[in-house]
Amino acid sequence: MFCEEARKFSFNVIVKQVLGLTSEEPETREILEGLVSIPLYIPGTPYARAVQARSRISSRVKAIIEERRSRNSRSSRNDFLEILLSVDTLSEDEKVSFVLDSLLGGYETTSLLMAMVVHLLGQSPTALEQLKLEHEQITSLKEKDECLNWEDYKTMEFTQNVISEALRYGNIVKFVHRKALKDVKFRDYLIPSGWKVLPVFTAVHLDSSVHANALQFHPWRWETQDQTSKRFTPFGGGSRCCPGSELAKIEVAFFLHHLVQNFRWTAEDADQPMAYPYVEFGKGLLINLDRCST
Ligand code: HEM
Repeated sequence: MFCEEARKFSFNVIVKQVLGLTSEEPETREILEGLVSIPLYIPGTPYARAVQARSRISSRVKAIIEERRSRNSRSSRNDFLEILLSVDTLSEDEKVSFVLDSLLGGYETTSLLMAMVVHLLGQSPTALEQLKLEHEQITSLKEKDECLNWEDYKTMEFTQNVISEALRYGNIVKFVHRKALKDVKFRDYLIPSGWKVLPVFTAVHLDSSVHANALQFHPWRWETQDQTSKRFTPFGGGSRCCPGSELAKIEVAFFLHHLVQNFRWTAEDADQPMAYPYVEFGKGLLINLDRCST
């Protein structure tokens, strides 16, 4: 079941990036379980366990911070927490909250994007072939077992087009919440102070007057279309724009580098992504995976 594997993968990456921890920690496991939950506080439900797990993880993060401070070390650690600790303008609670938000925000969304890309590429052999060529070209310029780096990522132009197209077409996050803090005049409309506004990205991303043939998965459109335009906002916008957008894209790009060169897959069931309202694959995207012959 691809979705399940992708979740493990993206969770392991984010826990490592943010805290330098492995997923074997019991607290991270509990959060992982609790994330698949309903937004009601009923004792004993996954959500209740998630709330408890969040509070335990909070304590755990605080303990890690204390431990790092007490070592008073100029540690050679290279994780997000280390950078956060060097910032003087945030309180301790804000730092802990930032860590938790990154863990939670960086897990389900990225794994879903991964599943979306695998699903869409499975239906687009031409895109898959072009992707494979791009990654073979990168591999041919590297030493055996040499890791990918930022320079390699920048050369992955078609890969980035595929990812953008999966974000546009797949709409991992369909809308965001905003609240008018004062009266806002927008064109002929007045949004009174206190009103909630829900910008629905899907409506723009799937509008053919904005994106030609919007209901087709067509990564090549991004060869000429601007990926930074306000007509394409998979990571939101403004001051609350997603801070993990590059991490998510790199994660998927590097994952694809290994996948397309080594494996071929077919979907076992016609499993379409549906929004309930969060996008998911009803059957978890069952795929048959075969290693490519070299
Ligand atoms: C495909 C992957 C992802 C998608 C589609 C996505 C999308 C979004 C969107 C739409 C928002 C709301 C932005 C707004 O209100 O304007 C957001 C916020 C956020 N995301 Fe992501 N995200 C992804 C991956 C990540 C990752 C990997 C991280 C972790 C580093 C992350 C951390 C956050 C955080 C902390 C916020 C809250 C920012 C704030 O309120 O200031 N996200 N994301």
